[in-house]
Amino acid sequence: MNIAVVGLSHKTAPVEVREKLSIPEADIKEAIAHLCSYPNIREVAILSTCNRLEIYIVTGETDSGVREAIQFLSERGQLNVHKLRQHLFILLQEDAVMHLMRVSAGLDSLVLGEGQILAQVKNTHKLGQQHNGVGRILNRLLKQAITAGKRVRTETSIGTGAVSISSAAVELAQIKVQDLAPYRIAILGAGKMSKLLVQHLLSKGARQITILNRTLRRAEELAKNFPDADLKLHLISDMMTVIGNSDIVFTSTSSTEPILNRSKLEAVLNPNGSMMLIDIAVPRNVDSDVNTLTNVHSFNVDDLKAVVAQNQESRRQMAMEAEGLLEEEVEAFDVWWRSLETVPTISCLRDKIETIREQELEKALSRLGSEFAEKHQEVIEALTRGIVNKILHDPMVQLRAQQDIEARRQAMETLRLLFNLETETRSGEQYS
Ligand SMILES: NC(=O)c1ccc[n+]([C@@H]2O[C@H](COP(=O)([O-])OP(=O)(O)OC[C@H]3O[C@@H](n4cnc5c(N)ncnc54)[C@H](OP(=O)(O)O)[C@@H]3O)[C@@H](O)[C@H]2O)c1
Repeated sequence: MNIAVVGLSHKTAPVEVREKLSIPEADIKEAIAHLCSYPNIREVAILSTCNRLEIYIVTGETDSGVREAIQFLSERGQLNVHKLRQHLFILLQEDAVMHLMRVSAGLDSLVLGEGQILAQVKNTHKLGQQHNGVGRILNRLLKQAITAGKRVRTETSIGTGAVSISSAAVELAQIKVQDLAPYRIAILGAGKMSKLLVQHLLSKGARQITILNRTLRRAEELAKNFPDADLKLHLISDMMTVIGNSDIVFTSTSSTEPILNRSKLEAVLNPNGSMMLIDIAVPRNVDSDVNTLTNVHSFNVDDLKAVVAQNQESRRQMAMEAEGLLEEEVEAFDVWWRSLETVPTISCLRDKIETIREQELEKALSRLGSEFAEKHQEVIEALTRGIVNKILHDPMVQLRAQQDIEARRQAMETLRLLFNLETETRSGEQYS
């Protein structure tokens, strides 16, 4: 079995491409089922965030498995394979393992060290299990990556400063206007990112904030986190009235279609005024046709790269600390992975010894007579099992713990020879 990841991220694809391929949570079940229906894909986990779509697979035939994952992406994004390939990265085995560890730790994020990605990796694990995409290997890999993400955040200072896409978006607004206090600010959406937007806006001095959401309840819940702030709450149906009276608009809903476009804005914009739009959603909430409006300054997640580049330098040192720690987690996964090779030999040896035990027990019991057998069968059975388990214990532990590949293979070969075992050793069989 082999691990591979096929994906695209803010490093390889612009938001226009990422949004075509993003998979909302409601579609994950179907996507996993589709990927699992390909002949060479045994396990699947899908990580879909605003900055990346990554498909982790376990496959017996790497080339074919990867080709199948690309075909899936091409069909889903309605992009031809040639066009898609220029935005894709493909990583195999140790590189795929290390990549997931880095992603989980926030080292591959647009905002280095941001915390949201760890929750997203946990969600990938949960959904992968729930929809039967994640099997033994990806289960272990995702757990190890989550451990790595947690360790990096608790054992290094990378997560300090509460960085996120939202904080970068607020920073961008502040760079443009300096003092946020006099500006009327609207936020579309009341989810996790909107909450962070409010938090950072308030900490940067914003005073006039309106939140618009499909459901008022969620907006009220968000507002409860900021009891001292005078937040205005509206239903999204009031959107155009509120936006017409706003100077800065942040959009961060999970809508899969644009919510704002040129014609809607034209209807409410003051011809003598100007507006700043910062869209942190993927798929984007703001149609690109707003770029043709001269009095609207529109930004999307990719425009945040310039802002975060300034922060990046100071975080790079912390990221280096984290890399060492990730090496340990990759090594831990690798030890487990290599131990899988021993599984067929161990189970074959166990089966053989168990057959011998049962046969010899039966013979002994029949010689002892039915009266004795009925009375003492349990004790004799436990005795034989105990002897077998004790004898097998040390060789099994030693075999699994053997780190040197050649030494381990030699030990397995010796076991197979001495016990006359018939096992398959091809990599494709190693985790049955
Ligand atoms: N989470 C992250 O780390 C992260 C980072 C960067 C960017 N983003 C992007 O930011 C956006 C929001 O993410 P989130 O994590 O804050 O999501 P979330 O916590 O799930 O909240 C989703 C928000 O979107 C609203 N919404 C969903 N579908 C909608 C529709 N069709 N029309 C209008 N509103 C709709 C929801 O309204 P209700 O309350 O009425 O359901 C809710 O306010 C997404 O595009 C995401 O890709 C997320």
